[in-house]
Amino acid sequence: MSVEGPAGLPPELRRAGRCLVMGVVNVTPDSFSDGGRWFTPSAAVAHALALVEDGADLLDVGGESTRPGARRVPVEEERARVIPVIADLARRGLAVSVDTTRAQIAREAVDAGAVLVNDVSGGLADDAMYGVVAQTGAAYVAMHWRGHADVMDDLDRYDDVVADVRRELAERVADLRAAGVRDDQVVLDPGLGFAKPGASNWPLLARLPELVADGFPVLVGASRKRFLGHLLAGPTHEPAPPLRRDDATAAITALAAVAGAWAVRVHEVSASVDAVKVAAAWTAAATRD
Ligand SMILES: Nc1nc2ncc(COP(=O)(O)O)nc2c(=O)[nH]1
Repeated sequence: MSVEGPAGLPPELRRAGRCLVMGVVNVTPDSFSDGGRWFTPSAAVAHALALVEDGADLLDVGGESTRPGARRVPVEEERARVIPVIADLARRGLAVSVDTTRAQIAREAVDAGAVLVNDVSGGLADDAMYGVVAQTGAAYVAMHWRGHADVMDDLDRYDDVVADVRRELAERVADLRAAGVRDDQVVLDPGLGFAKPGASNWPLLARLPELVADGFPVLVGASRKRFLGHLLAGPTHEPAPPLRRDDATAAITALAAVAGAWAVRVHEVSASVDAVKVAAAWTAAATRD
């Protein structure tokens, strides 16, 4: 089952008829799994082009690590990291999103050619964000979030994590509508690993159809996250390191695609491109009379 993507995206992406693969381009020195590897604009662009070669449909360019405990990056630093990369990739005709919680950076990124604003805070970190999204008409990912990296792990209290996340995302949608953002601009994201350090992530994946049924495209970002490290821990109970989590990430891509996810956000693109193909063949066979 595939859903139409948000307005503002190129038609071939909006109506792809399959789960899209968003490649992660972290222009940061400290992201949890690939921090520092693409820290210069030229290295980040080269990495993004390699992800496109591997089949990425979208490139998500971020300049501020969101890993637990990360310190905030000044806006000038975030700007210097992401805008040159976004402008370069957009000039090449590539579909680019900006991973930021700052309205100013979102505006500048859209002006530089970004087609989607990927806001892990769902607008809670910057009151001006919804106005920028409304004015620009850009596609917008509202992710479920309860606080910045320095506090989020203490906010993992839910009665029913799926119901609670859906309710809190519905509150974001109401606020987006009140700010003049059209429903067809909006993508929702359960925010795996954000205020969900542990077992809370699995019900959100297992019950993904409930989020999909709310009627908005759903983006899933499980790639290399801590809960996968714990799942793959060895006999010493030491979590598997981030670079050992890509196979599990691809498995989640296949299951999320079958469950109706609009897109997945991953670091290792080619395995997820193959996983989406498996899911499409599987679903087609299951729905054939
Ligand atoms: N929409 C969305 N954006 C995100 N950005 C960063 C990270 C975590 O940081 P990383 O870039 O190091 O994986 N996770 C998400 C996510 O789950 N969803």
